[in-house]
Amino acid sequence: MTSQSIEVGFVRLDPGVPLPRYAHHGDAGADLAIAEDCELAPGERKVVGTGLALVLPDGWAGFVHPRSGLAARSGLTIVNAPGTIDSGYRGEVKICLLNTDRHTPIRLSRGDLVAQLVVQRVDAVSFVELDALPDSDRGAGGYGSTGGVAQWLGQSTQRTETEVGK
Ligand SMILES: O=c1ccn([C@H]2C[C@H](O)[C@@H](COP(=O)(O)OP(=O)(O)OP(=O)(O)O)O2)c(=O)[nH]1
Ligand SMILES: [Mg+2]
Repeated sequence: MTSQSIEVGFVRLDPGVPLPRYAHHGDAGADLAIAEDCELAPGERKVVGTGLALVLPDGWAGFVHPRSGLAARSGLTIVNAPGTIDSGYRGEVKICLLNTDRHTPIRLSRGDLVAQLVVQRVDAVSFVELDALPDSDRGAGGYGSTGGVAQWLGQSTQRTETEVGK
């Protein structure tokens, strides 16, 4: 099965910025560059422009994801990951970067490919208020109801039965 190719128009608000590009055929994310130099102190976040504005077709949206390599190596991530680009948005695509490292600053240069844009089809739904929900296998179980393997060293934030409802 071949994947569908959808045209996404864009304008370079800053003529020098690299185009979004898929590094390999079959990649889900097209790498996105930043249009300015920036430095992030440990724990610091900054909104940085890409110098690009997009026209996503109606019924599609863009999602700005972090890049795994930068995240693992330096702790660089995106605060609101994935950032949502609405099809009607005509402004500059911006990235809300965050240095999650507690000790080391991150220095980035204009043109660095710091994020990736995943373009996906999205359905608009009608929200319908109901009197009750139908049963399901999962029910209301969530937030660890199926167990987990991480060793948690902090204090429990789960409220006891007597606290619930206070
Ligand atoms: O990482 C992001 C996230 C959002 N946007 C732009 C495009 C998007 O269409 C618009 C609004 O984003 P969102 O709906 O996430 O933010 P909001 O805080 O709800 O703002 P608004 O009230 O404008 O919807 O901001 C970006 O450029 N980068
Ligand atoms: Mg919004």
